[in-house]
Parts: sequence; C-alpha cells; structure tokens
Amino acid sequence: MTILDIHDIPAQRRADVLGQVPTGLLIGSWRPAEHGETFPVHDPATGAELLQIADGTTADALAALDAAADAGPAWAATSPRERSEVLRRAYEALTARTDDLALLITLEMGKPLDESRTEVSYAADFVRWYAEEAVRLDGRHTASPDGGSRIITSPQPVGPCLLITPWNFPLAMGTRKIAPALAAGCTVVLKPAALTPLTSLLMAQILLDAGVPEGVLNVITTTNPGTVSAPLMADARLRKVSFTGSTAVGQRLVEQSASQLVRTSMELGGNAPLIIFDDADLERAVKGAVIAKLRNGGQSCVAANRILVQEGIADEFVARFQQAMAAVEVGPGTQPGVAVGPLIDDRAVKKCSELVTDAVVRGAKLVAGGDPLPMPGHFYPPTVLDHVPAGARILDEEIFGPVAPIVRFGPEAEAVALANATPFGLAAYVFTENLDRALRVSDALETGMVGINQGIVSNVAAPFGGVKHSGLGREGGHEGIEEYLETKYLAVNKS
Ligand SMILES: O=CCCCC(=O)O
Repeated sequence: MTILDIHDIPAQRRADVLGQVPTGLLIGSWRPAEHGETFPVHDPATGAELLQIADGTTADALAALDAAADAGPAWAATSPRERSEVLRRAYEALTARTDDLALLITLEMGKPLDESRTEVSYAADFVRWYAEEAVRLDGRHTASPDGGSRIITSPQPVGPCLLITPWNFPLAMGTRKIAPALAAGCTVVLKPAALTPLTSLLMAQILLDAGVPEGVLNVITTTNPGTVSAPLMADARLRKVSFTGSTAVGQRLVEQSASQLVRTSMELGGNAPLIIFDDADLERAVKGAVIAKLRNGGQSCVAANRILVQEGIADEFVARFQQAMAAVEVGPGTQPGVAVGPLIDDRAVKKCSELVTDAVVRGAKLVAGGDPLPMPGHFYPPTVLDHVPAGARILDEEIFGPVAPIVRFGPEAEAVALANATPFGLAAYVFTENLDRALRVSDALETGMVGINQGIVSNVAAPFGGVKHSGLGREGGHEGIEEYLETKYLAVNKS
C-alpha cells in the first residue's frame, strides 16, 4: 500500500464550488430554518469545516409537507411528456455540472474524485431513465369473466413522499428516489443525511433551474432526523416513505408507517457473500473481489462482506487477492491516483479495528493491512483476514470498510449454507465458469441480487433491493417507478 501525502485542490476552486451550495431549506422556495439554527458539515479527509447549513425543525418539516401537498394536484395533472421533459433537462443539467458535483461529493464524503464522477454519471442516469419511463406507464383493458363489465386499470401517483437518503452515495441515492417519484407525478420531501447534505442541496438547485416547479421537490436538512420523520409519518397527507440506511432505522419507519398505512420502500443493510468456486477464472475473481470490496471504500450495502473460497483454489486466490489489496493507494479523495479515500468518521475506523481484532483473537490470520493509518482524517487500509472462524463478529456484522474476511469451504452446498446464514439478503456474488452451477447457486441464494462473475450489481435499468432484513421494494429499472404508483381500476358496465 502507498500512503499519499495530503495534497489539496486549489483553495479557490474549493471555495467556488462550496459557494454554489444553497445553505437554507427548500420549502417551496429557499428559506432559513425556523429557529435560524445551523450545523457544520466536515471534510472526512481533514476534519475541516466545509460549510454551515440550516438545521431543520419539526415546523420546517411540516411546512415542507404543506408545500408538497399543495403542489401535488398540479404536478400529478401535468402530462407525462411534460414531466419527462423536465427530467430530461435535469439529466442534461446534472451531467453538465459533473465536475462541481463530483468535487462536492469528494469534499463531504471522501471518495476519490474518479469514483465521485462515476457516481454523478450513475445518479444522472437515473434521471434520464425515469424521464424515459414517465411516458411508458400503462394499464390494462379487459372484460370481466361474465362479459358484463369492462375492466380498465390506470397507474396513479401515490401522493406526497418522504425520501430519506444515506451519506455513502449522496447524489445517486437521491436521484434514484426523486426521479421515479417525479416521473410518476408525486411530490417529495427529501431528507439527506446530516453528514453529506451539501450535494443534495446543490442537486436540488440544479433541478429547480431545470424546471422542477416550486413545491414539487422540497429539502429539509437536519441533525435530528426523528424530529423530521416522525411528524411526517404521522400526517395523513404523507402517502409514501422511501428509506436507504440501516435495518434498525428501517424497522422503526415501518412501525411508524402503520398508523397512516404509508407505503414503504426500504433499502437496508447487507452482508453480501462473494463465493469463488474452484472452477472460477481466477483473474476475474480477484478483480471482482477487489471491486466488490473496495468500491466506495467498502462503505456500501452491497459491498462483499464475506469472501467464501473453495479449498482447491484458496491458497492461490488469497496470495493474488492479498497482493492486489496491498497495492491499492489510500489517501484524500482529491489526490490523483488514490483508489480508497477516508472512511466517513472515527466511528467507522473504530468499528473496522474492533472487528479485525475480534477475528484475530479468535484465530483469523491477518495477511494485509490491519491498523488505522497514522495520518489526519479517518483512514483505514485495505485489510485481508484469512481462515476467519465461525463466531467472529466480522462474519455477522456489516463492516462498511475496506476489510475482507476470507472463509474456506468444501462442497458447493456448504458455500450456499454459509452464504445464507445471515438475517440479511441484499446482494451476493458468484464466480464460476460453470453455467449450471452459477444458475443453481443463484437460485439457492436468499438475496435480492446476484452478481455472476462480476463484482458490481448496480445498474439504473435493474431492480435494486433485498429480501429478509435487507428490505422491501426495489429501486431502479421499471420496478422502481411502480413503488410510486397506485393502480386505479374502473368497472365499466357493458350492457
Ligand atoms: O449502501 C447502499 C448504496 C447502494 C449504492 C449502489 O450500488 O447503487
């Protein structure tokens, strides 16, 4: 591993991009928080304060729902083509601002600039995809079995939505929810994570400039998420909540959804197994394992959390994987050549350290990394643990960092049993050159997504989501817009 020096981008460029971020709340139009309170947003690479922004209250959240509810009927009544064109303009505008948005993502979240650019393109693509889906919504027309009625169905927007997004993909997790909601004719209140709200604020301004009407998109930033979400969940006007984050918070929101029977989409935690069989293409498996582990510094719900390797190939795989992980450059995301930036905060570094120590104490062998880096910011190196025994915490908990625990297995059935031995069920990865095995194992895995011979499943055209404690519903693809639609059925007398 190479640890690069802290080398910042020019102060003027940084000030320019921060100067473009609106610092208020978007409640129809931009406003300060009700009580004028603000909170700081920090750079995880240096700990430096980036900006102070409005700290929203319950009253602000309810005002945002007022704005969304008031704007709802007019937005739902726009033609699909009109909504599509607003979204298409938003896609063009986001793409044109790639450099600004990418720098902002790197400054507040830490990922390397190249990865931030990839996130901007991924995020903008959701907007393009749903601009295209907006004009492809349809229903059915059929006859009742007795021939006495026509049955006509049509999709209707569910109504005002609360969208709660995480810090790890501050732009893409926003557009993955906002774009299908707006395409369906819904209005929204967005609550971004307190650690990374700046990207959402700039994105919101870009969407307004592209023609999203006042009240259709509202943004409440806050350090106290419960004071925003709980009153909205209890309000009969809210019809939908979409959340990406931890399973514990998701469960709380699902409980709260009961009182007003609010529809829920929950994209929650993961514990992805990455399974490598003896018959895998080893080069492809190593490359896939590195990306599945290190994308976003391992801070992703679909990150490979457990690497399961079949005995016959294990020594060779571990040798090559250890070498690839150890060669990765770690440093501030603004530094060229860096592939892994800082973790989001000290707690994340502490968690990685604790999980590694626990595994080693139980008998795992540390073969790369293993200690927080002695530099300012929250840096943890790519780390590989071999022979991790059952019972180690790292096999049961979401790591959210660049640590790869390896478990060796014998027969295929053992791999499937190990993979499924978790309450989570988001993503899994399978590496094998045998098509029958790939499909058989994929069928047996209790997950919403399976990557076959590749370490990335994310794709705007595909339904992203999990089973078991990993959530409810799907985002992306055609399925993603259905989360924001109700079916209305007309019974038309035929006689
Ligand atoms: O933590 C989950 C974010 C998922 C990002 C993606 O790959 O779409």
